[in-house]
Amino acid sequence: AMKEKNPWHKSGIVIVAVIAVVAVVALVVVFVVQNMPLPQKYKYGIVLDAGSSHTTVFIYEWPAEKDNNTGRAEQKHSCNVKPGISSYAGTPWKAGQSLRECMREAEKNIPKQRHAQTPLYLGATAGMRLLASDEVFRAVSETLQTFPFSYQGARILSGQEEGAFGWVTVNYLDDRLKQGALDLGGASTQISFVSKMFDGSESPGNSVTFRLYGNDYNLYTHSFLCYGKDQALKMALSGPPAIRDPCFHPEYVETKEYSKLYDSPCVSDRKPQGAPAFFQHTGIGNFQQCQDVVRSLFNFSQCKYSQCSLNGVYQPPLQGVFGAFSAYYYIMDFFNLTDTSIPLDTVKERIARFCATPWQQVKQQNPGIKLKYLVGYCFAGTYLLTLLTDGYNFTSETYSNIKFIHKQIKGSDAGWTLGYMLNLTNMIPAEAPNEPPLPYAGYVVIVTVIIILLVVLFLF
Ligand SMILES: Nc1nc2c(ncn2[C@@H]2O[C@H](COP(=O)(O)OP(=O)(O)OP(=O)(O)O)[C@@H](O)[C@H]2O)c(=O)[nH]1
Ligand SMILES: [Ca+2]
Repeated sequence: AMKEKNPWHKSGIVIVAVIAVVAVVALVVVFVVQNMPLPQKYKYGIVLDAGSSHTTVFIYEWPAEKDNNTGRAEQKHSCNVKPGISSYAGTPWKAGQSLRECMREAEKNIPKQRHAQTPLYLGATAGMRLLASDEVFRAVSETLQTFPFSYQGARILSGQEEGAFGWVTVNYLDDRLKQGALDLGGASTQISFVSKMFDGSESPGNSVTFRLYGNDYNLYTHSFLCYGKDQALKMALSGPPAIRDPCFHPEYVETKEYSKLYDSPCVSDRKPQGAPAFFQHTGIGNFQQCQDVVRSLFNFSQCKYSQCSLNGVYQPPLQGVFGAFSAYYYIMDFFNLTDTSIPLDTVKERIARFCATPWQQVKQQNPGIKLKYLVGYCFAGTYLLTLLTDGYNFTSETYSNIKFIHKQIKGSDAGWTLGYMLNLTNMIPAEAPNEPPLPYAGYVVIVTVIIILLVVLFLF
């Protein structure tokens, strides 16, 4: 018997195919939608960095859904107030007022429903260490309490904390490299790094221990009070009467007030008897001589440890790469020298040539630069180099281990504030994060391809 052609046979296959395709599409859609990352909800934290020359309000945010230690905190916003609260010694109430505008910005940047749970910290550094004014702190606290955040108090950080939290920040977003941290502030400067040669026993005061990404770290850290850029300049000026100053450009002449020069504890005991009210500050622009002046601020005569940096302070041998931020960055950025593959000798030559350039010419060549910064780059550049080489013992060979950085990956500023907040909110990641083996898109593609293959197989 002849086999009759079944008209349903062909269309049957078509129907099955259509149903199969619809089923696959539906499956993929359901599956993609179900697995879609949920719309992120964020938590927030605010840290005020009350530095010697500024107060900066930092807002951090991190995903609320994830476990405490896996969602990465990032800087969402920052707002800068100049001058710093330590400049309001005579008028403490103004210190509080000065923060209002940036705090209002913080209110706008954080969703209202999160305000009450958002911790607010103020940490002050070298400027307040030198000033130590209870009135300024009281005024600032009062102002901060009028905002709708969860105020956690204002305090002065120790030098160790300032150095250690700077190190945490630098290493937080980059969990592979363990880099040291170099911070050059206005009133103090910090160096922090991990060294095989350091277990804390030789100088316990320089030791801080951390657990980060599954490893324990014994961190060496030291803060040099008065060795920030601005206080170091005061010390340099208050040496032997600086009538002809090698750290300022030729043709630079300025009448300055003696009392302003001696207004800080870093130099107050150097004030000469019967000093005149004013003095003429005249530049001669000589890098070598300026470097000698800077060296005279460092005491190398005594060291009761196996080795020291300056002023008899213990320092283990340098190890690894270093992130150098704050004024380190501002200065080298101005000189176009943030690239440390440029040999140290070339760096010196460039700064020396800049110092020797007459002031009028410097001004003409740098029209966009604020004069208050421009006038200081000869000293600042010389100070930076001398601190790194004579102070911390960087050499022509190890100089390229320094990376001059401003922002961290993802745009967070390098500095102690992020590390400080992570520590106080228990968010310093003790263990390495557990990442899924595949990125989300790859996972969707692979699963889809497998389903299609299975369907095709099934059809045939
Ligand atoms: N050239 C330049 N200098 C800057 C800039 N911003 C700040 N500075 C100066 O760089 C120095 C260091 O600044 P910061 O790191 O903010 O210091 P700080 O936090 O106020 O001081 P500390 O309390 O000692 O940490 C100070 O002398 C500032 O006046 C800038 O944009 N350009
Ligand atoms: Ca600082």
